[in-house]
Amino acid sequence: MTRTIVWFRRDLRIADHAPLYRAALRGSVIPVFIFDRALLHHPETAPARVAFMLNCLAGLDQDLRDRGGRLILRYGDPSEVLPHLIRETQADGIYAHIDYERIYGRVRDAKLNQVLAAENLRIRWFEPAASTPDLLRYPDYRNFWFAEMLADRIPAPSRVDVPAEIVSEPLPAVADLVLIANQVPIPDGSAVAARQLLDQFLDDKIDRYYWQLSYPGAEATTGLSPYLKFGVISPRECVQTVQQWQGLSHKAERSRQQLIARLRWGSGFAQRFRYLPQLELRSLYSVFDEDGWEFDEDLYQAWQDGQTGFPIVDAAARCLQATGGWQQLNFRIRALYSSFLSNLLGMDWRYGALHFMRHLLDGDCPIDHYQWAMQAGVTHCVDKTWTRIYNPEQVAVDRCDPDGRFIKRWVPEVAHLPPEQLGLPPKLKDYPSPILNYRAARQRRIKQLDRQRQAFLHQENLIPYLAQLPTCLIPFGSDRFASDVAWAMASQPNLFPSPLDLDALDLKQAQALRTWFVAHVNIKPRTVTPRKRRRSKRQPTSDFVQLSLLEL
Ligand SMILES: Cc1cc2nc3c(=O)[nH]c(=O)nc-3n(C[C@H](O)[C@H](O)[C@H](O)COP(=O)(O)OP(=O)(O)OC[C@H]3O[C@@H](n4cnc5c(N)ncnc54)[C@H](O)[C@@H]3O)c2cc1C
Repeated sequence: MTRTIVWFRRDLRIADHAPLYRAALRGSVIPVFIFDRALLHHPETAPARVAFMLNCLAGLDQDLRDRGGRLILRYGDPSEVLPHLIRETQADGIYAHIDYERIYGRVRDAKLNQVLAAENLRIRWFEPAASTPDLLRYPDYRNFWFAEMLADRIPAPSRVDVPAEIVSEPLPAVADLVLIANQVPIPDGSAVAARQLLDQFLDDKIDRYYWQLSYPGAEATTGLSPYLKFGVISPRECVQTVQQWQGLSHKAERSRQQLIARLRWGSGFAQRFRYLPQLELRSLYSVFDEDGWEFDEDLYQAWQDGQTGFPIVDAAARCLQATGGWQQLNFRIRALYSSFLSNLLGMDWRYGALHFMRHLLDGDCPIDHYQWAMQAGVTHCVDKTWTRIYNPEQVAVDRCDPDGRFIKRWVPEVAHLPPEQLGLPPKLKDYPSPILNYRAARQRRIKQLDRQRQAFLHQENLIPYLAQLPTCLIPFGSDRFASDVAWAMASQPNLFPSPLDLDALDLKQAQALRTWFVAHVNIKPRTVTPRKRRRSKRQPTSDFVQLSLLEL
C-alpha cells in the first residue's frame, strides 16, 4: 500500500489541508511534526507561543485519532529527519505546504530539496490558499485572494491510516524543549476552540466589532490570531463561515466586511514576504536603515517594562508580557505602542518587532515585522500619509480607553485617577514621569522621515533604492539572546521558495511591485460585497476614529 509522509509545519489542522487530503486518498499516511532546534532557539521564539503550539499539536493529534490515525512527533534537523523517515517507513515521499513565514524556513526547505534530490527521494510542495509565485499587481492579488477564499474548501479526510509500527516521541512540555515557561495563560489550541471563537463573534461581537475594535477593554475582536498563525483554522474556512451568516443587520454587515478585509491583510503581508524575504531583516528602503536610528538601553528597557510615564503605553507593555497580547492588545494599541518606540524614541523598529515576537501568542513574522516597519513609516513611499506618529497622551485615552478600564487594569499606580487624567497623570510617588516630550519627539521624527524620503520619493524607478536580501542572514537579536543560528553561517544559502530577484525586474514588473507598497492604490470593486454600504452621518467610522489618534 502507498505510504505518504505529510509534514505539518504552520498548518496544524486536518480540514482544508490539501497535502493531508491527497495523501489519504493515496493510501497510508505518516503525519509528522518535527521539533527543530533552529526554530525553538531562534531569537524571536516566545515560550508562550511554543506552549500554545503544543496545545495545537495535541488538538491535531486528537483530530487524527478521531479518524483512526495519530500524529508522529520527531526531533532534529528536518533535512536529516525526513530522508531518514522515508527510508524507515518505506514511504513514497513527502507532501507539505510551502512555507515562507521566515528566512530560516526557506533556507531549511531549500536544503531539504537538495538532500532529497541527491538521494533520489521525492517531495511534493502544495501552494497554500491565496499564495502565488507570480508577481501580481496588488489590485490583482486582491481579486485573486477573493477567488481563492471562495473556492471549494478541501474536506477533512474521513480516515487517516497510520502504519502501526511507526513510533512517535511523546508530546513534550515547554521545559522539555529547554525553554523557560512563563505564567502566561495558554488557551486550548484545537480547531473546535477556533470555531467556537467564530461562533462567539457572531453571537456577541459582530454588532460592535467595526466600532470597538480599537477599544482594548471591549475585547471586540475574534481572538483568532494565534489559531491563524499556526494554521489551526484556514483563512478560507473563516471567510466562508463568515460569509454564510444570514440576516445580518447593517451594522453587523459592516463588521463582517471589516473582518474579511483584515483577514486579507494578513495574507497580503505573507505574500509581500514571499516576494521580499529581506523584509524580515530590513526596512523596505535601504536609506532608513543606513541613516539615523538611535538606541538607548535604559529607554528600551523602560518601554518593555511599562515604565515610560505614559499610562496607555505602559498598560500595553505590561499586558503584552502578562498575557501574550492576543485578546486585549488589539491592532490600535499595538500600533500606538510600537510607534512610541520607533517614532518617538527613534529606535530601530527591529528592536520592537523582536520584543513583540518574544512575547506575542500570535507572533507571526510577516505581520509583525511588516506592521512594525509600517508604523515606523519605513514602508509605503507615496507621501506623508504614512507617517503614523500616535499621540500617547489624553487623545489616545479618549479614543481607545475612554473609561480607563484597560489602563487601570494594567497600571494600578494610576487606578485612582479619573479618566481625564490618565493621558498625562499628575506627579505620583510610585509612577514615573514621562520619559519624553511628545511634541518635540514628533517634530524630530517628521523632519527625519521627510529628509530620508527625499532620497527616493521622486524617482521613477524605485528598485535601486529597495533593500536587497543581505548576504548575512543571521536573525536580528541573536547577539542579545542565546540562539541557534548555525544555519545562517553557511555561505550563500539558497531559499525555497525563491524570492524576487530585484536586479532582474523590468520596468513593468517594478511598477507591479510598487503597487504593494503605496497607500490608496486604485482597487476595483469587490465581487463579494452583498449590500451597498450607507454611511451614517452621526457615527464616525472606526477608521476615522483611529486615524484621528495621529493628531497633535
Ligand atoms: C506593531 C504590530 C504588530 C502586530 N503583530 C502581529 C502578529 O505578530 N500577529 C498577528 O496575527 N497580528 C499582528 N498584528 C495585527 C493585529 O494587531 C492582530 O492581527 C490582531 O490584534 C489580532 O487579534 P484578532 O485575531 O482578535 O483580530 P481580528 O480583528 O479578529 O482579525 C482577524 C484576523 O485578521 C488578521 N488581522 C487583523 N488585523 C490585522 C492587521 N492589522 N494586519 C494584518 N492582519 C490582521 C489576523 O490574522 C487576525 O487574527 C500586529 C499589529 C501591529 C500594529
